[in-house]
Amino acid sequence: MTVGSGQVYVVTGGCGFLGSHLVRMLLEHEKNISEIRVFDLHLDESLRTLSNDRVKVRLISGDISRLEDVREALRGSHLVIHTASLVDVWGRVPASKITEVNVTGTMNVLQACKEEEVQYLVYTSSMEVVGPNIHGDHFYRGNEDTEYRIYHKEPYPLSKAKAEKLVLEANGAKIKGGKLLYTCSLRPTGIYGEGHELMKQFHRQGLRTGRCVFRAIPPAIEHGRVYVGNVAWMHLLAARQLQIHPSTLGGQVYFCYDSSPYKSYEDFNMEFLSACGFKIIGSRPLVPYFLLYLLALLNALMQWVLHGFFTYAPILNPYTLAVASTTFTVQTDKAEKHFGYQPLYAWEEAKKRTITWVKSLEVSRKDLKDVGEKGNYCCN
Ligand SMILES: NC(=O)c1ccc[n+]([C@@H]2O[C@H](COP(=O)([O-])OP(=O)(O)OC[C@H]3O[C@@H](n4cnc5c(N)ncnc54)[C@H](O)[C@@H]3O)[C@@H](O)[C@H]2O)c1
Ligand SMILES: CC(C)[C@@H](O)CC[C@@H](C)[C@H]1CC[C@H]2[C@@H]3[C@H](O)C=C4C[C@@H](O)CC[C@]4(C)[C@H]3CC[C@]12C
Repeated sequence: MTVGSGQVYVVTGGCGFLGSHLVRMLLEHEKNISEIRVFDLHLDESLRTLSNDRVKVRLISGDISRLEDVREALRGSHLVIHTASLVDVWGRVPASKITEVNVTGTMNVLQACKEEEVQYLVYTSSMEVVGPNIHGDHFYRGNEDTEYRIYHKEPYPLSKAKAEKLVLEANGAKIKGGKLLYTCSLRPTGIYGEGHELMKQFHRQGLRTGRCVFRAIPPAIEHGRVYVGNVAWMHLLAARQLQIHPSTLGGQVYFCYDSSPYKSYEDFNMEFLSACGFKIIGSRPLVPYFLLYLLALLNALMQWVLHGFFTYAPILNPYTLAVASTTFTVQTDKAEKHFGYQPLYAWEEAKKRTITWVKSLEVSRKDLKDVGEKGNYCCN
């Protein structure tokens, strides 16, 4: 549907880390829209103030796992960018809830597209649809066609793989009014940037250890990372080109990455944390892998024992250790060839923006005094 001179886009999960950057990206760079519907379970009222005289930002509170909520949000819209998801690999949320939101929620979006005559859907998938698997099979500079032993048993990657499959299978389906539905799926690697919750956790954790990060993963293990602004930009381009060349993009998957350096997860985080005086201790892991694995197992046992009394969900568990310990990097030009994707932000700009944000955590942390910080550095 076109409102006035522009189209109506729906961004599910639009108040999230990626979603909020996507809303801002659409406002700044997409001239064909007149309304952005931000559909989310947890609304961020600050997004409402982003409306301008050309584009209205409309916040819609709803649950993706309720079909009626989704249908109402999509009614009269032109295109959906579906980013809403429970992103949990720590056992914070029951597996059934992850499935309900990530799989049933996606089924609802597809159903609502068909019933509300929405022809275009861009799905935010994940590298985890492919891997890394828990067998330690490295995926080195792989692309969308690289053979890989895909093995999922964790709820989150399993749910993303199931959801992506549903999205791709729906491409070309007839929708109400006799039109066809066109879908595509974007697979970002580990997203970083302003507002990344996990980075906040690493920052908090580092303050408690005197701004020291104790190396746990061999530096040679490379993990692909991508700046949130480039992920948002790729979604905008895919949404635009899916409408113009549906037969090219329809039913396709695209890895989403940029020129961020290939590094170990810890070394990459230090690109930003070191700007706040953090130091990584050890040129190689300080403890042998088997001890780390025992600690991860202990965390998993503690989570099981405390289940029902307290949600114990530390960063380190057998799954996150396996993922962190397995190289997963992508190198592909499929998105460039199909819809002209080039990162909008170069690495230096992405780094600068992220460092500025991480530094703001220092200023805004009200409990800085609680960790006895006041300039105490373990490694002066
Ligand atoms: N963060 C990463 O490193 C990363 C990497 C690859 C892919 N992704 C994918 O990107 C998307 C966004 O991830 P993110 O990191 O911004 O996560 P996020 O948790 O910040 O955002 C997810 C949003 O979805 C909303 N949501 C959750 N359950 C909902 C429900 N039942 N109904 C409506 N809204 C609901 C949340 O409120 C949140 O605003 C997800 O689909 C995720 O799988 C993330
Ligand atoms: C405690 C150390 C061993 C530390 O290095 C662990 C890091 C670990 C928590 C992260 C390493 C790789 C991350 C995942 C990866 O970036 C991709 C993901 C896909 C995305 O869709 C959701 C997030 C994630 C699963 C991400 C989660 C944190 C890591 C496992």
